[in-house]
Amino acid sequence: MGEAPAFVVDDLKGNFTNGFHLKSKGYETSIDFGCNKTYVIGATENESKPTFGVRIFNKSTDEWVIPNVLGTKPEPSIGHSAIILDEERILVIKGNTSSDDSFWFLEVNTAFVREQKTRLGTEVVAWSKGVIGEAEKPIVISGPSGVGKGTLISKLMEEFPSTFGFSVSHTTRAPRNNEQNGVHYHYTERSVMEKDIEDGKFLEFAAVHGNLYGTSVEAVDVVADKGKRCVLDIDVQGARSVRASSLEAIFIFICPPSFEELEKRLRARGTETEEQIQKRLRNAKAELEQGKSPGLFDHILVNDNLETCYEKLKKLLGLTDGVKNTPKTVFHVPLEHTVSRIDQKILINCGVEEQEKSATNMFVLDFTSIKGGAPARTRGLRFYAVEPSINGTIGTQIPS
Ligand SMILES: Nc1nc2c(ncn2[C@@H]2O[C@H](COP(=O)(O)OP(=O)(O)O)[C@@H](O)[C@H]2O)c(=O)[nH]1
Ligand SMILES: Nc1ncnc2c1ncn2[C@@H]1O[C@H](COP(=O)(O)OP(=O)(O)O)[C@@H](O)[C@H]1O
Repeated sequence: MGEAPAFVVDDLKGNFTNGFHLKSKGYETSIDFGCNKTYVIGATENESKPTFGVRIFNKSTDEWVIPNVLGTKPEPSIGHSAIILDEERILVIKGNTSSDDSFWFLEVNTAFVREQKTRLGTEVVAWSKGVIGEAEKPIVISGPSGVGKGTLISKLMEEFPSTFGFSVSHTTRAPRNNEQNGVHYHYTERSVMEKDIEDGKFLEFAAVHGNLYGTSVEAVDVVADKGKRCVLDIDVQGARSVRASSLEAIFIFICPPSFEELEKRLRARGTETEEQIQKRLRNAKAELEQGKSPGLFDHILVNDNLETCYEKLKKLLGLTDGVKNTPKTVFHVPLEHTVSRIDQKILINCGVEEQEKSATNMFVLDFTSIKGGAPARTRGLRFYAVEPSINGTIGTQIPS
C-alpha cells in the first residue's frame, strides 16, 4: 500500500477528459469516485502483456491501494472508456470489441463487494461481465449420490451438445477410473483449493462425503463464454449457496423411487468402497429431507424409469418442441468512441468514420433493468443502434 505505482497522479491530470472525470493515458483510464478516490483501470506499464489491473488513489491519505480483485476480469483491449454508473459500480466499455464482450462492470461498493471487504479486511473490487438481454438461466441439479444426476446430465449433453455446457467443479476427492481431470472435475489439493476459496475464486463450495467440492466463478463463465447454458451438478448445501448468490438459476432436485433402489444403484455402479457407500447412504437421508426445504428447489423429479425422467427433465427445460435459437444481434464497438449519459442510458458515439462503414455511429446502452452482478454476470443490459436526430438527441431506434 502506498507504494509508487507505474505512474503518478499528476501524469493523469493533463490527459484527455471526457466530461465524466475520466482521463485516458495509453491503456489506462482514471475515474474519480466519490470525493476522495481515483480508480485507475487498465494496463500497468511494467508488464509486457497488458492486463486490466485496478489501483486506487486515496486523495485524503495520498496513498495508493492495490485492491483484491475478484471475479473474472476482462481480456485486455487496446482502449477502453469508463463511466460511473451509480454509487456502487463503474461501467468499463472496451473498444475494438464486439458488443457481447464490450461491457464490463467494475463493482466498487455493491453488497457483494462490501461483504468481501469485511471478510478479507482489505480494499476489494469485483468484475462482472455485462450480458445483453436475459441470458438463459443456469441449471442446478442436486440429489443424493447414486440417484442418476450424472446419467441424466450426460444424456442432456449428448442430445444438445451446442446448447448445454457442464460446469466442471473442483474437488479434493481422488478421480475414479473412468474420470478425467478437467472433464469430470478439476482434481485438486485441499490446501490449494482452500487458498482459492479464500481468494474469492469460488461461487460456492461445500464439504461433501468427507471431501471438498466447489464451483469456481471461472467454471460457470467458461460455459457462458461458449454461448451455452450452464449445468451444475452440486449438493444441496451448494444449491443453497447458489440460491443466495447473484447467479439466478433453475434448481432441480432428483429423488430416487425408494431408498432401497438408491442403495442398489450405488452398489451396482461399483465406484465406491463399502465404507464410502455407507457414508453416502447416511448422507442421502439428510439430503432427501433437505431437498424438500421450502423455496429451495423449483422442481422435484423422481428418477424411476430413466427415459421417463429424462423426458420430464426436457419438458421442464422447454426442450420438447426443439430448441429455439434466438439469433443475437452483435455490433462492433470501435476503438474510438465517446460516451455520454442520459438518465439510465449511455449514449455511445462512434464518430463519423464508423458511420461511413455502417448505417449508424450511435448506440444506446440501457441499464434500467440490470440484475445479477459479481461474482456472476450482470444481465439485462439493452443495447441498440439509433439514428441520431437533427437536434442531437437520441432519434429512432433501429430495429435489430
Ligand atoms: N457443493 C458442491 N457439490 C458438488 C460439486 N461438485 C459435485 N458436488 C456434489 O458432490 C457430491 C459427490 O459427488 P461425486 O463424488 O462425484 O459422487 P456421486 O454424486 O456419487 O457421483 C454430489 O452430491 C455432487 O452433486 C460442487 O462443485 N459443489
Ligand atoms: N433410472 C435409473 N434406473 C436404473 N439405474 C439408473 C437410473 N438412473 C441412473 N442409473 C444408474 O445408477 C447409477 C448411479 O447413477 P449416477 O448418474 O452415477 O448417479 P449420481 O451422479 O447421482 O451419483 C449408475 O450406474 C447409473 O447407470
